[in-house]
Amino acid sequence: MSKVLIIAGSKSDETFVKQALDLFDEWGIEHEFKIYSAHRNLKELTEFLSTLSSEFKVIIAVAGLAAALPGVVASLTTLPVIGVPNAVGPLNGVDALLSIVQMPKGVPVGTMGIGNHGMKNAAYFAKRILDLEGKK
Ligand SMILES: Nc1c(C(=O)O)ncn1[C@@H]1O[C@H](COP(=O)(O)O)[C@@H](O)[C@H]1O
Repeated sequence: MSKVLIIAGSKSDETFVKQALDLFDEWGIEHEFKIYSAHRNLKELTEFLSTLSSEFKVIIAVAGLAAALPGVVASLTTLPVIGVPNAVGPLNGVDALLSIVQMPKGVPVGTMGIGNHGMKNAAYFAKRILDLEGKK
């Protein structure tokens, strides 16, 4: 069974993330939602990813403000990582977008747009990645 892992930087991102979780429920796609912050709990995040089950084929990483999380997740795994900027704080997600989108070469993050469409598109994009498996 192929699964999607969704990681958010804070519990305060949960309502935003739920939009993607609802789509996965609707499509019958297995998924797990975790909260880890690269800034606040890097050791725990690293340990969690180092023992990740091979059932997971794609990761969605969601964060607001100075969003290091998606890039750090991409550096700790070889799975495709989709990054979603959450529109929180005084810069309304532009800070998060810029933190996620401009990755150094070799550590890619597929970056979605700011806001609800970006969050939902992350789910659609993850589904397309899983669909590739069926086309092998
Ligand atoms: N950008 C990051 C990271 C990280 O990148 O590691 N960890 C938390 N955050 C973000 O900080 C915002 C405020 O978090 P709090 O509400 O917990 O203060 C959230 O949107 C979270 O994703």
